Parts: sequence; structure tokens; C-alpha cells
Amino acid sequence: MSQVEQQNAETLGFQTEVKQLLQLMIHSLYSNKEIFLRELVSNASDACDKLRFESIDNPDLLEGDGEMRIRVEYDKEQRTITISDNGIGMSRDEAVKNLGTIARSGTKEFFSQLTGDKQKDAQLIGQFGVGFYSSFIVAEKVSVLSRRAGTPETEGVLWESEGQGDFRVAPAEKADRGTAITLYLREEDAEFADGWRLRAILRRYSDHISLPIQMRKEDWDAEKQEQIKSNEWETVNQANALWTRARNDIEDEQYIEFYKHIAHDFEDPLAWTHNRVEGRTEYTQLLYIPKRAPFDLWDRDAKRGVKLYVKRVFIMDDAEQLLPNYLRFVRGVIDSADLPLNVSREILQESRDVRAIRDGSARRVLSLLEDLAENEPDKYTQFWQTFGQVLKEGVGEDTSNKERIAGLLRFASTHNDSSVQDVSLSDYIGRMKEGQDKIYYVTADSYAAAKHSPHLEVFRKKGIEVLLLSERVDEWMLSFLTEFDGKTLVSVAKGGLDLAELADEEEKQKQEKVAEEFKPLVERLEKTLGEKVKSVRVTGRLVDSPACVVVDEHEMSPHLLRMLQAAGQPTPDVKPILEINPDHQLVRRISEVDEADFEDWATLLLEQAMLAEGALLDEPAAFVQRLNRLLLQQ
Ligand SMILES: Nc1ncnc2c1ncn2[C@@H]1O[C@H](COP(=O)(O)OP(=O)(O)OP(=O)(O)O)[C@@H](O)[C@H]1O
Repeated sequence: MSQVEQQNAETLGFQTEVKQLLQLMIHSLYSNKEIFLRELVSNASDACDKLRFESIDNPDLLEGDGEMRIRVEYDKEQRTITISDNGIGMSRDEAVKNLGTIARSGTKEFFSQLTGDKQKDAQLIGQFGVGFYSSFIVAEKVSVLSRRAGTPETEGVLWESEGQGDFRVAPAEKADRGTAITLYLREEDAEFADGWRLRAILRRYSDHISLPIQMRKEDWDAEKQEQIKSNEWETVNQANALWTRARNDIEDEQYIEFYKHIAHDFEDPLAWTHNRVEGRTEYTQLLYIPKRAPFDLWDRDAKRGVKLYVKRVFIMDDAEQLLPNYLRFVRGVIDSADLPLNVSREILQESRDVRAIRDGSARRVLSLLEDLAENEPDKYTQFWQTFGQVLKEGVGEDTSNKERIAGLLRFASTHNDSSVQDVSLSDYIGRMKEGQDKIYYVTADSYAAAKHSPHLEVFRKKGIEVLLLSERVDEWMLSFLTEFDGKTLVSVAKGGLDLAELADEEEKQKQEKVAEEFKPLVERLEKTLGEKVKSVRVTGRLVDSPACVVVDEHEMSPHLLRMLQAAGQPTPDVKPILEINPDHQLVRRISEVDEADFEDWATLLLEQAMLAEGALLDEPAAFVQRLNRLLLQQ
């Protein structure tokens, strides 16, 4: 009979998401079952870290025992494994909340991305993190006996579940604080209740855990021909903080496992950097770049990934002051030798040491990225695809490193005619035409809109490269990035575009002549369109399109205006400048139409220019009527 089937026991349902996660996990993660141990040891280690931190202010919590440790026991006959820790433990309410619900940011995104394809979903689950629930990959029943540090022995809790729809909780006695989790293994998973097997898994996945992980010592009994457990405990991992070891003494495999522990990620990291910084502020940093984006990457208030330690004592998770926001995808550990142990978030905000750590860490991450970009371009491309948009925020956020961040940016460009963002500003400069001293770009709502922008026509004709920008953050970023390596960045959609530098004498003369010739039409258009435009002028920038709209150099681009409007922000009233292509048949035709039709033609010219540029028309129905009227005249 189950231990929980007694008085005062309560049966509660799992949150729907937990049920779903359990189902998915059992069916998707069967090929990598042994990870359950890593997850449980990782939680046990976190629980000890939390207690150590809370006990700085409240030493009574330690109940006279400050030696944290994790123990792993097994019973072959009973087919059980028990993982116990003397960490912070859980009260009844905490057990119900923590082991019955998922309250993590990104949960909604995670569930919305599931496909039903086992392999893909397994990967997603890995990214999301399975934690405690991974016990059910191998266990048909799990029982958790826990008591929060500092509470009476009678206030323990026993939690039990078969990992189906519900779980049971009941009050329980527990002499020592902390948590003991017992897995009742499924018959087919009995192999895990074995000393060799458990030791091997612990060494493989949990060697970096800084607390001792202990198992009962075992000796070979020649007579019985089996391993006999003694009462003595032995430590089976190295049990010192990985980041305190010398780089040469750490295998890549160990770095990778450590990453999985701190980042709660199944995937290997993309790259890492590990350094001891000496001097006025002393600290050790071990920082990782993940391969995949977490589910809450776009949530600027989501947890950050850097854990703060002070002299190897865990202080806090997601210490946002340790890295600038635009590097929020970085995971890792920073261990300071200077900060006080009782440091609070408020102190962190003001500390000079923290500022030094933050600057130093940002520089390290940028060096790591520069190194990847130069020496491992494939990895850098992967990085850029995943986190490029976040890094772009740095151009505006981190003035002291602006030039370095700009050097790391990658763009789609007319040069390779593909949506892949792999052109750097230096690549662009290296390909500049003779006489060209500006970096040209276009911004639009999508790659396709950017690529087909009428503003590009003359650049195509002259073979001048233009960067194609279509991410939301781009406009904002460009307002900070006006120059790179002494070259100004110029939007091809802004009025002041001076292509004179690229036109020869003959062309210039021709343009002036044409402008004179079209003066009457320009004036007529201006009069007819009135308030709808700021002005009308002849342009040399178009080849295939009859007209386009531009804004003045210092005005907000139409794309930015639209983004602000969509976000409900107030926007200035910016009127477009209509530019017409004197070589286009339609433009020639307009100069010849009857006065009665002229307004329709003029308005249509403006409207189609706006549509081509990605704008929404104020009166789309009127546009359609106008178009139909003119079509029927043919
Ligand atoms: N050994 C333990 N001692 C105390 N609390 C624990 C222990 N194991 C789990 N918990 C509590 O249960 C919560 C849920 O654990 P779970 O492993 O599902 O998720 P997590 O550790 O928060 O995140 P992840 O899924 O990324 O590992 C933990 O956040 C912690 O509060």
C-alpha cells in the first residue's frame, strides 16, 4: 500500500501543462533515459545553494549542519533509487506548487511550438528543460519526502505520484532537513539500480557539481560473487567548483556538462570562455553561448542566465547587473572575490566592482564572438541566426563597444541576392566602388519588400551594393549607427541621397535638362496632390518604376513611422516627397492626359508608389475605384 494513503492525505490534479509535458517526455526521451539522474542531482545542488545563501542571513536554518551533500542510494531487489540532499527542502505548499505546476516564463511559447513529431518535440523539450518530471522517464512511481530547513520535524511533506493525472500529498515526519526523492523503477529500467551504472552516470553528467555526491562504498565479495555495500559513504565526483579549476585541467566534455547543469539545456553550448581576471577587481568568469534561443528570449524581463557566486558561495541566479541586456542570451557563472557575501540586488546596482565585472564580461563575450566570426564562420552564422537580433540592441545600448558590435553585424545584401544575413560592414566596404564613400541600405517590413524596393533600381543599374534590412530592431539600431569605419550609412529611401558622386558629368547634364523639361508636369502634380505630398521632383534613382516616395534626410522613415503607429505610439505628420521617373512611359503618358482625368492619374501614381514601398493606403477602396475607372478607359 502506498505510504500516502493515510489520514490527511490529499489527491490533487497536475496542471494541464504538466500532464502534457509528462506524456511527451515519456514518449520522446526514451533514447536518453539516464538524464533523469543529472536533472535530480542538479535540483539537489540548487537546493543546497539556496540554503547556503539563505543561511548567510539566518544561520539557524543550518540546524547545526553546514556540510551540504547529495546522496544517491539504490536497492536492486526493491528496484528503487533514492537521491537525497540536505538543502533548503520544501514545505507542503511549495511541494504542491513546484511539483504540480510549471510556472516558468516561455511555457506558452513552448507548448505552441510542439509539432507531434517525436524527434523535434524531444529537442524542444530539451530546450525547455524537463527537470524533476524526467524522473517519470524511468519510474512508474515517484515519492518525495521533504522538509523545509528551519521548520519542525513534524512539518515534512510526502508527495507521491505515478506521473499520470494526479499526485497525492500528506504530512510526514522527517528528522533531517532537505529532500529525498525515491524512484520506483519500471521493470524494463531495472538496470539503473546498480552501483556501477549510477557511478558512471554521475561521473559523466555530474562531476562538475561543486558539492560532494556520495554513494555507499562497495566491495567485491569473492564468495558471493557480487558487490557488497558497506555503511561507509564515499564521494564519487570531484566535488570542487569547475570554474575554479585551471583551464588545462578541464575537458571539453566537463565544460559541456557544466553548461547543461547551469543552463538547464539539453544541447551542447555553441562556445564558451573561461577566465580568471586579476587586478583591482578579481573574479572568475565562465560564460557560454547557447546553440538555441530560450523560449523567453524576447521577454526583456525574463530571467538572465548568469549566476553570481562570491568566493564559491552561490548568491543569486539571473543577476541582471552582470551583463548588459543585449547579451541576455549568455549563460554562465561569475565568481567574485571582492563582493560581500550578503550582497543584495540593490548593492549590486551601485557597486563599482559589479560595473567592472559587467564591462569586463561584455568585452569577453564580444571577443569570443569575434573569434568565432573569424575562425569558425559556420558557428558564427548559427549564432547570428539565433541571436543576431538581440545583439543588434547593443549598438544603441552599449556606446563604449558600439564599433565592435557593429563589426559583428551581418546583413542580407544585394551582393549575394539571398535572404541569408552574412555580409559584414567590412565586407561591404571592401567591395565599394571607386568614388563611393557611403554605405547604402534599405529598410522594409520584410526581406522580399526590401529586395524589390524601387529605390534599389539605380543601384542595381550601377552595380552598387545595398544592404537589405527587414527586422523590427533595424530602424532603431540605425538611429545609433550612423557611421562605420569612417563611412556614413545612408538610407536609399531618404531624399538627400546624393548620387551625384556616382554620376559622371554627362549624366549630370542630362539630369538637369530633364528636370527642366518636366518642370510643368512637376508643378501640375504638386498643385493637384496638394497636402498629400511635401513636394514632387524628377529623380534619377528609378529605372523600372514610374515613381517612388521618399522622405527628407532628417525625417523618420516611412517604415519606422509604420512600426511606431502599429505600436500605438504618437507619430509626427511626415509627408512624402513624390519622385517621378522621367524615362517611364506612364509618366510621359500622364503629362498628356486630359485635365478631367489628371487628378485620378496623379493620385494613382502616388498611391502605387506608396504601396510599392509597403505603406497601407488611407482609403484603399477609393484606390480600387480609381484604378478600375482608368482601366476601363483603355
Ligand atoms: N531537491 C529539491 N529540493 C528543493 N526543491 C526542489 C528540489 N527539486 C525540485 N525542487 C523545486 O521544484 C521546482 C521544480 O523543479 P524542476 O526541476 O521541475 O524545475 P526547475 O529546476 O525550476 O527548472 P528546470 O526544468 O529547468 O530544471 C524547483 O524550481 C525547486 O523549487
